[in-house]
Amino acid sequence: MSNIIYTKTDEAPALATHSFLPIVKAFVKSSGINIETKDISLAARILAVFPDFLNEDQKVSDDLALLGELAKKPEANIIKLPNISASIPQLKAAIKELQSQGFSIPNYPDEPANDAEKDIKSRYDKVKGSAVNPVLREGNSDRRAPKAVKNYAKNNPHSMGAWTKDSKTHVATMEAGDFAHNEKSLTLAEATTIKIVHTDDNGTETVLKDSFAIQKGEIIDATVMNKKALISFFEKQVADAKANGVLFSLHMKATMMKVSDPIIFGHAVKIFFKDVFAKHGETLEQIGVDVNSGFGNLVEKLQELPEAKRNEIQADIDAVFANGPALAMVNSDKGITNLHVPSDVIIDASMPAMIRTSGQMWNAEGKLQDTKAVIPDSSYAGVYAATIDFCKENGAFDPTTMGTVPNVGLMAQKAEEYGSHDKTFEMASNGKVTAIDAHGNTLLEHTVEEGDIWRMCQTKDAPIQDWVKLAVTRARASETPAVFWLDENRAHDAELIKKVNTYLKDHDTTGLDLRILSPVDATIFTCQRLKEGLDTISVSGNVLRDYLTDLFPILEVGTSAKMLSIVPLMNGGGLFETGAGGSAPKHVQQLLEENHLRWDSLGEFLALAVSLEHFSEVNSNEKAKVLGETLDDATSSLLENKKGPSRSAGELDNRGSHFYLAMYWAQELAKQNKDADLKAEFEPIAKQLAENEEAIIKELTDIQGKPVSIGGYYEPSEDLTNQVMRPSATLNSILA
Ligand SMILES: NC(=O)C1=CN([C@@H]2O[C@H](COP(=O)(O)OP(=O)(O)OC[C@H]3O[C@@H](n4cnc5c(N)ncnc54)[C@H](OP(=O)(O)O)[C@@H]3O)[C@@H](O)[C@H]2O)C=CC1
Ligand SMILES: O=C(O)CCC(=O)C(=O)O
Ligand SMILES: [Mg+2]
Repeated sequence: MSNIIYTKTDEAPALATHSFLPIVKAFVKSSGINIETKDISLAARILAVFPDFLNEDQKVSDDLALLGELAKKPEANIIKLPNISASIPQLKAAIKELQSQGFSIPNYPDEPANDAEKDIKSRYDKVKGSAVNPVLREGNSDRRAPKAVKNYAKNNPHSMGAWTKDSKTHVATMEAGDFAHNEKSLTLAEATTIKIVHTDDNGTETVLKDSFAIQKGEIIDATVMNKKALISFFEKQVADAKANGVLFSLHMKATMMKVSDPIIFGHAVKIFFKDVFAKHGETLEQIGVDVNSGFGNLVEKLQELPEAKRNEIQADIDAVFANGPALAMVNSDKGITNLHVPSDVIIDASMPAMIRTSGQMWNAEGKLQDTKAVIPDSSYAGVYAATIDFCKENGAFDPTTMGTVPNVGLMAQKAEEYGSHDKTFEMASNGKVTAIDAHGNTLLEHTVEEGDIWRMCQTKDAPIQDWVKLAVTRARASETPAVFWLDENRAHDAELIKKVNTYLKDHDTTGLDLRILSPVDATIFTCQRLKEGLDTISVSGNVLRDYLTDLFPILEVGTSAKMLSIVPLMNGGGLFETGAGGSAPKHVQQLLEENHLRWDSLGEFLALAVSLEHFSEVNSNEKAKVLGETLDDATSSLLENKKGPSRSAGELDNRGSHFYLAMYWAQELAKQNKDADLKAEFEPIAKQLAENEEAIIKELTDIQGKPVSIGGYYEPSEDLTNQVMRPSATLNSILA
């Protein structure tokens, strides 16, 4: 019999697991359902790649690799919580913490000097960025806000900042020289291998990537971001932000686009602080400042300089702040800017948060201000521009009346840009880059200059077929129009459109409203319907899947944490993601400071219910079905009774919310008549939980308001975390 795999991850979701998993285990134990935990936290993934540096008792298994294999098998049933996709600063912080705990792992070698260091760096690079999701996502994604969640938002609308026509907020994106404008694409008629070669102006060839397999029917694209065009774009935007009195803010996806986007981020830092680099470039180089890790890296490295020099550079930095445009802030109290750390501002979450807040971000005084949202590559920037224009014209969306936008996203087998990092290269010199097939034919070629970023993407045929099928199935099941967000004028999309038109013929589409619209037209169409209270399914590629499943949920229900996020795996298994958002690092900070965790596990409740349903089908286990159905009912009660976590200490938090979920779940199990054993088992438990409600909530509230310690950030102590996350002796004894 198969197990349900529960992932152990990082930050807020991992804290929540300490409280919720014991409840789940207690509830499913008698039904023959085994729950197994697999550790894919950043700390565990680091330790897993350095067994040769660890003592025997410190070694850990490579759980991510195991799950990656499992995801390809029909028996897979994985509940996937959000995990850290580490930027270099996060990776280094995790390494430091593990070292301080006695794990003698090596430092991250920024500039590896020998083969041993190159090996270390390549191991760390496997852990860096978005290294988990692409491995597990052996299926396409189906994300939507369930009815109960939508109704809750309609009856209890979250705050929405007003929009006015005179807002100065806008999106700035490149008009030439970027990935969008330089893209070339084709579909392979036969299977082949491809190698990627750079040839410099003297004819010297360098193999950037040795032959790798390409399947028949696979779409490949290649494109290049021109460094000179990028730099002049940044210069123009910095000047324009200053001239127009708006905040300068940069929105990238340095986690999933882990090779290209940190480089682009670095250029933005260098241009924003141009005068500092012009004057002190050599010194900064000497102390090893790595702009791709953000302005924060410069600030940190300055500490290594003698005081006089440090003060001189600091004065020039201050001059940039005084004379340049205002910079959007991540934390104005602590002086953390938008350019400090590449993973602090992640476009999928940052742009919707801004749109929800009247198009404003925080300035250095801690006040909201109109913003220039800089999104260098123009492939998808138009979606945000069109949404912003729509809000300027029509005012903010109204959560009490607006429709909903579910998404069917193409992401299986590392589709499109999000699988491109092993084929992304910063150019060492002028020349050309060529993708050459097994027969020596040139498939794609670009002229490049030193510093340009060239990349190639792959999209396999089977995932496309599966995606089209999923779109038709979803449109039919929800009786909702579905729009393929594809631009016939974009090289990659033109190839995809051909396949969509072919594969749609494999399905009965009579009576369905299926359209293909460019991303900008799709945005306008969808926003108009959204405003009128109408639903529209977005059927999109991988990047837009990511963007749209934060954008619309954040506008509709306040957070993407409340999304049902299913990945039907192509080989029959199920991957159930818990919401569509991240791991909310600032929630950990609040827990440590005032012992209040405002993380909302709703996405986890929804994921567990579908996982149980899947389990019941695969294993013909009727009890699992009853557990899943009653859990869904309990989740609805939780919403109706407003037992989600609050923002402030002293009120109901994540742990209290878990208690209510348990109580409602037990009550539903006691109430149902499909399974007599479960009924008999849970009647007394429901009673005990209800009778002790007041005492338990008191225990869960009294502890709040004081700092706590969990003995680590990336690798907290199990014991301490359990103590903090399970503070109610009454609840624990009932569960036991
Ligand atoms: N599936 C995955 O594994 C994903 C992982 N990530 C990773 O997560 C980290 C943080 O990412 P970031 O982009 O900042 O996005 P987050 O979604 O973690 O945070 C953005 C904000 O959304 C709100 N929020 C999100 N989830 C919840 C929740 N469950 N309960 C309550 N509020 C919530 C909070 O806003 P507020 O407090 O203002 O209400 C939060 O500060 C990064 O390391 C990133 O790589 C990101 C996306 C997906
Ligand atoms: O894997 C990641 O880094 C983020 C994933 C994400 O944001 C998403 O899938 O919505
Ligand atoms: Mg996302």
